[in-house]
Amino acid sequence: ACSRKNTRNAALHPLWQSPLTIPGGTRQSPINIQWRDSVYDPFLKPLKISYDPTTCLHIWNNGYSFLVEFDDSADRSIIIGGPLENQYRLKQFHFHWGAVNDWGSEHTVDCKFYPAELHLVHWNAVEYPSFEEAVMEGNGLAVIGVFLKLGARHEGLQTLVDALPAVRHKDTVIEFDVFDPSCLLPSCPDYWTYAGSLTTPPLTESVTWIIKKKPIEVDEDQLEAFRTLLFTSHGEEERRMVDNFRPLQPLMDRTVRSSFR
Ligand SMILES: N/C(=N\S(N)(=O)=O)N1CCCC1
Ligand SMILES: [Zn+2]
Repeated sequence: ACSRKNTRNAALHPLWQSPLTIPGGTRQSPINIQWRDSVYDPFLKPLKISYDPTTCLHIWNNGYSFLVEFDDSADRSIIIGGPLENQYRLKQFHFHWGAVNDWGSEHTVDCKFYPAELHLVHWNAVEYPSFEEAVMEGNGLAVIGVFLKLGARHEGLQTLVDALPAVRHKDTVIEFDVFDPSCLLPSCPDYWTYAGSLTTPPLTESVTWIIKKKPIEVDEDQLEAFRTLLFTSHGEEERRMVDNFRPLQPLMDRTVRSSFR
């Protein structure tokens, strides 16, 4: 397990203050990915991603992150291959980040935290009639995780950052009509994959996680922009939206596979 010295001591947001353990949970997320314990699987296929930028609908602040939602009424923005048996439809993407650059990601690699982590949430529309039903099934969801590290300004992210002041408060939303989330993916195809869960309620064990090995770079101003968002609604006492991540969960009887040697 990751030693206490580099675990973050952030005061937990109400969402995470409760024990937040699933009784009998055996595949909870996030986890620490111990690089040397991951097992190369030569049968893992390359992940194929094809997003249609015009399926982008809006950005909204749901009181725990900001999310960009997509029209998932047809197979227009999908992923296929990798560890997946079916194709999965993009529903939304969102981020998790810290109050400071020393932490913020949900997953860690060899106990290293990144300042933020992007999650692209997809659902198995081949086998299930709706996202809500897929959330309850072991192979219902596929989430691509991308680490964000401090570095050069990310031009693609900047269009999102420019929209954040309009969704500063919980339950505010703005139209966001063309955005291609593949600009937020690293060019390196390498990933780890494991069977896990949602990291916020309902915490259901329905996620095939695909964690990209390489981070993308964003600059300090862009991370600071995330930290200007609020957990709170208009009129409430302001609480800055930071440290919106779940603590690491036990690996239990799971193996993390890698798509690379
Ligand atoms: N927790 C979640 N995604 S995550 N953080 O596990 O990727 N979600 C809650 C409902 C829709 C997505
Ligand atoms: Zn997430």
